Amino acid sequence: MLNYNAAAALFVFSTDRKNILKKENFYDQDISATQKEAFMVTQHTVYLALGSNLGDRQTLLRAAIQELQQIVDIQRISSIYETEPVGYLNQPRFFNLVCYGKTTCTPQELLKRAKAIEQQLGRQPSVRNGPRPVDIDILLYDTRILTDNTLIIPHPRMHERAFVLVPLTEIAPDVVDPRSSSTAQELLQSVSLDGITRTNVQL
Ligand SMILES: Nc1ncnc2c1ncn2[C@@H]1O[C@H](COP(=O)(O)OP(=O)(O)OP(=O)(O)O)[C@@H](O)[C@H]1O
Ligand SMILES: Nc1nc2c(c(=O)[nH]1)N=C(CO)CN2
Repeated sequence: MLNYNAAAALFVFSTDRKNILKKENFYDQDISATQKEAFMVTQHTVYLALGSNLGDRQTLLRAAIQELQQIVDIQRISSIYETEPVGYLNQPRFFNLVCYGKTTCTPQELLKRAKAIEQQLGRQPSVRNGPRPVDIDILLYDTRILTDNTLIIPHPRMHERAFVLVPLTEIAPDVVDPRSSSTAQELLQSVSLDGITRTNVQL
């Protein structure tokens, strides 16, 4: 691994001639804490599932993705699927999608930000599995297995939900659920695809 000086020197070398001259006076104290952090922060790969079944679902999912971009460098987004409600049946159909990207957030920070986005987009307290403008679930965080009072990763119900596994398999068929060691496409084989329709709705 490069030390700060070496990394910073490389950075300087890769820019213009004026900066190359600067290198001669380059000492450790020239690097701010922020620059050090920029060299050291770890990127984590996260998979998120989004759902919406209240209001203008397309606009709400678009807004949620835009907000998430502030904290996750989103690399891929699945199609939008229209899905029959699962769990609590007497509610409108959902739009569901899955995305993945890189973040420097810890799992708890990510959960906090996701919950804040849900609220910002109008989510009110409701029954479990009930209707909501936007729901954001953390499916996977690197290959971590984590269980605490407020957060379980991998998401404890992802393996049984076609509305998650279908879009997940579309964008990452080989991603592995570290709890079962099965890939997304393997998990998909164990669930019914009834009630899942791929749409042409664009974000
Ligand atoms: N992986 C996870 N992603 C998001 N929330 C989680 C996760 N694990 C645990 N939770 C907790 O679940 C709580 C309830 O979340 P939420 O209200 O979105 O549930 P739900 O959408 O009704 O049901 P489900 O969790 O089955 O999708 C959250 O406040 C959060 O603390
Ligand atoms: N089709 C569908 N059903 C659900 C969904 C969802 O996103 N899509 N979310 C739930 C609670 O998170 C409960 N039921």
